[in-house]
Amino acid sequence: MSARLSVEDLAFGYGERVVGAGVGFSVAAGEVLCLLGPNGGGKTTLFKTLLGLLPPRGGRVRVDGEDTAGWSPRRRALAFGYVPQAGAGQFPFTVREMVLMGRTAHRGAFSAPAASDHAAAEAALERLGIGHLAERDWLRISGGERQMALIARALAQAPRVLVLDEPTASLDFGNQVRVLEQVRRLADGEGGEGLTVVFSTHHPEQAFAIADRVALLHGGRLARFGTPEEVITAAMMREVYGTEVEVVAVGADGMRVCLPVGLKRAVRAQVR
Ligand SMILES: Nc1ncnc2c1ncn2[C@@H]1O[C@H](COP(=O)(O)OP(=O)(O)OP(=O)(O)O)[C@@H](O)[C@H]1O
Repeated sequence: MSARLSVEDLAFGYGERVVGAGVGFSVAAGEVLCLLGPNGGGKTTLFKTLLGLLPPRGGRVRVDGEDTAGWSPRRRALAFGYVPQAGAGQFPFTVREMVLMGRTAHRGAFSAPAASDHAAAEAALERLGIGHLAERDWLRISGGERQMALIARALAQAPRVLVLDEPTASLDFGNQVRVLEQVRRLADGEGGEGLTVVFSTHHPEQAFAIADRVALLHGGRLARFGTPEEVITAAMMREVYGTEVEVVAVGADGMRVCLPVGLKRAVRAQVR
């Protein structure tokens, strides 16, 4: 069951420190929103505020029109799946146990997992193609394998809105493509109802590849919101990142990519 996520005039930050304000957007069920913006721009802080891990400093977060302000942690866990930025964490569990933890909100922390919880965990492991890692120790797998397992955990949770913070950051090229395909499929639904997906990345190509909408967070403001083609332009990349790029359409389906202008020449000149 997916949901519309709406953010209204949201202000967010830590203690006295305001990171962003006046942020508003809406994502429909079955859509993918890509959050772009420079390092330290506030993407993770915005995500934590959406999820209720940080209290909003102003404004509202709504799921299907309902203000989430008074929601219990369990209610939030049933609505939102979260894949945080990859970190090892100190969990002495197997990958299967970690994925099964995604089911906690469905059964309560102190009751044993039911057959349906085990089935959801197995299905998520298979869907991400990591069934072979199920018995491996969480502390002894690679960063990329851990990232895939965190996505499986969020899937096992069966959320309505899935929030992924730089989900491809530590992945090799093949796994990046597989994760992006998977994220798009989750939004499309494939037989079932599609999820509402929000993800952040530093790679504009990923927005062109799978996003319906792009939100650009810059200087604590929502600087742009629109389709990838509307938001990701040479002028925007110059203004926000201070880089000259050419936005070109490539391949049979004309997907756009950002090519840095004169990068090879500049690097050669530096090396000399
Ligand atoms: N726990 C914290 N307490 C206080 N300030 C913080 C905390 N975590 C991050 N910040 C600050 O908040 C601002 C936004 O950080 P945030 O992690 O949200 O940015 P980001 O866009 O996710 O960055 P990146 O792309 O580098 O991951 C930064 O200036 C950062 O230094």
